Amino acid sequence: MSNERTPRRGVLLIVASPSGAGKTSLCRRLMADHAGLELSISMTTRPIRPGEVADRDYHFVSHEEFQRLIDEDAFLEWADVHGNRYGSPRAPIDRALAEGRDVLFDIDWQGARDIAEKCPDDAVRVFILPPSLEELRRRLVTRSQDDDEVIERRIQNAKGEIAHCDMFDYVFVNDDFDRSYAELAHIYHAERSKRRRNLWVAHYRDALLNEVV
Ligand SMILES: Nc1nc2c(ncn2[C@@H]2O[C@H](COP(=O)(O)OP(=O)(O)O)[C@@H](O)[C@H]2O)c(=O)[nH]1
Ligand SMILES: Nc1ncnc2c1ncn2[C@@H]1O[C@H](COP(=O)(O)OP(=O)(O)O)[C@@H](O)[C@H]1O
Repeated sequence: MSNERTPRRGVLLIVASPSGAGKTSLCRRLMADHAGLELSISMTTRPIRPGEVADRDYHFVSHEEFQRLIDEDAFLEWADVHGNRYGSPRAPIDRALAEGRDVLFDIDWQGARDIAEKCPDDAVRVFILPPSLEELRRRLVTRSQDDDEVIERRIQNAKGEIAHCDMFDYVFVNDDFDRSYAELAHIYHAERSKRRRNLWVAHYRDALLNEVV
């Protein structure tokens, strides 16, 4: 018997949350623990922030360039978020799916909705809630990335994001980090195991049925 576990269809794992709930920390750990998982690097028109690295955190482009890419249909989805445009480039995602690899997305609820509509068999939507808005504020203050005004804006924006959590497949509260990470990893592993993603099963089954014993 061959131990071959390909071909398979990759997972498009979409993780969304209000800013400060912990999605970047959880996604970084998931990436670190799963070499085969690829991060979708978004394009954005917003300016680069101190500490960010171009083409690692985002591809930073002008409004004209972003519009040109929309016209060329180069995005699987794109959205206006807080006055800037963000989009998921289509080509790396198509390539990953064709090769049976999984892709992780850190995008907002609009992107989650659009990818689930376009790729219903591949998309898995996970939403991370903060324990409370007070704790969200504490985390944003501790992260020390934003001034007070930006933090207050993020907290107000959080409500708009949280209001959409019903459309997600999985929702959990990021209270204890290790427990939340285990939950995210379990979701990812279970989704990977779904039979419809594992196209090799049919061949494997036939090989077992034809095995002479
Ligand atoms: N729809 C969509 N949303 C995105 C994309 N990339 C990032 N976002 C979301 O845009 C929002 C703002 O991101 P960012 O400017 O990095 O700020 P922060 O994550 O709030 O610190 C977040 O909710 C991201 O998840 C994308 O390609 N598509
Ligand atoms: N479960 C948790 N408990 C306490 N602090 C957390 C937890 N998860 C994340 N954090 C911290 O909260 C801050 C915001 O997390 P981050 O991953 O940047 O959030 P997001 O990507 O959703 O904006 C960071 O300083 C991070 O270390």
